[in-house]
Amino acid sequence: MTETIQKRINDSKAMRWTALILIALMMFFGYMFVDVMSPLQSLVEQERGWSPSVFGTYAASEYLLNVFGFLIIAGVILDKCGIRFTGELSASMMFIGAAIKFYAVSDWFPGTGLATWLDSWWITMPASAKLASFGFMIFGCGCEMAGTTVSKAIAKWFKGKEMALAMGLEMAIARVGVFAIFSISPILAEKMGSIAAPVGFCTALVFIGLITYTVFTFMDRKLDAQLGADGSNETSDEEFKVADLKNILTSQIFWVVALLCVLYYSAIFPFQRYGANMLQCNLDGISPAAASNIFRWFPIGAAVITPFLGSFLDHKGKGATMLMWGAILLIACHLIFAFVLPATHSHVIAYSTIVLLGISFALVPAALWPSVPKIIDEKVLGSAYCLIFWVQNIGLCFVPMLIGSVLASSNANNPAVIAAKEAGDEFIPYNYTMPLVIFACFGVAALILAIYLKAIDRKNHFGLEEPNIKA
Ligand SMILES: C[C@H](N)C(=O)N[C@@H](CCCCN)C(=O)O
Repeated sequence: MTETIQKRINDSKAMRWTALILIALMMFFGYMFVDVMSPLQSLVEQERGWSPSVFGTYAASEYLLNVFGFLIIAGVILDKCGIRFTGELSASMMFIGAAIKFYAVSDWFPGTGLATWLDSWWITMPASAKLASFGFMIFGCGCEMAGTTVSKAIAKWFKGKEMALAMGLEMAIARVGVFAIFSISPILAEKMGSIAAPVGFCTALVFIGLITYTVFTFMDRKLDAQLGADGSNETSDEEFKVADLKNILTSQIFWVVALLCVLYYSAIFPFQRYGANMLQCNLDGISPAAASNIFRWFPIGAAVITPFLGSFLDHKGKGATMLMWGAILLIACHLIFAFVLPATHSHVIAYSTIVLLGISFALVPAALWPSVPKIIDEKVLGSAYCLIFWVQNIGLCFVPMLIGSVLASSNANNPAVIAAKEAGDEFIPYNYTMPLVIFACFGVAALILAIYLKAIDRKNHFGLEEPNIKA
């Protein structure tokens, strides 16, 4: 008797890579929206009166609801309702949040009753900033929930296949989005004569992301029909129970990964905010544009390398070792920025350290996210990703504030800073040594956790050093 083996939709290379492109587009547009206002800080100050501290409050609002528990609920929704519902919900929240923020910075908002009321309390925060922060908070919930949904979707579609390459490509595409918006946003704002133009443009793109994810859900429905699942919990036969969260939270390896994640990313994303200014301060006050030109090689370098490292992980493994090397490079780079760059003012050292940091930013994400399905039961994978994001978001919300205050206090008696402020100079030559040493310390703690992770993997055989594709 001949046995016919039923081919599934994700067994077709073309179909699973099409699925990846559709979900990655949602994240590409999402990451563009996250940073659409980042290069417009001074313009927003001129047009809407947002001071640097108002801008800081607005930036932190992205993570606020997530930190106060939304991501925990998101994990339960993801594991209970599945990737289709949760993806659609997150994409819709991203769009609604984006639309609110667009309205807040548009010319239609000032003079309305809502604007008058919002201006009547907490007067240091303009009405436009309050409403934009509210929108960004809703967007941030959607975007982080989408990030975890996408990881779970890739784990489902690429299980036993090129999973790490797919996750690497998804992150690479998202990083290209950041690079693209840093270039496009100032041009759009200048050509259209308003900050609302790039925000409106990205809001439209976020809507397109909702459409591309909707197309993916039809493909995923087909995969579920082939898997014989009912569509509510697509990847597991067993029903998810909220009590399962206890198993994650009491798992030692979960905490090692979550802490490694928060420590590593706290030395990356908050550094990204200050990186260009740090280069300016250490390279004899080069222009902000010249500093950005050097700094943009960081995300773009990571974007180029991440898929290759993902492919390496699929075929050769060595995930825990990659995490260790990523942390070592991170420490080395922050120490070079802290001590070597101020002493040499060398552009060559600046460029090569940025490239090295880009390699680190490829090594860790490429190894970290595909390792989670190896250590966590599939039926609680969504919750595990969300809980890791939750711990990470706490760091991303508070570390920028810590760095900002350390930068201010460590420069309080800096004569060059005092003189520049007294002269009313636009450029303040801060000394970044202390913040950079703090970033390096995060790297040291991440390295210790990576070494420990490798040791417990060797003892308990989680397979972190194993390839995803078995020959
Ligand atoms: C900021 C966000 N929580 C995050 O950690 N992003 C990661 C990618 C996570 C996996 C996405 N499917 C990043 O490296 O950008």
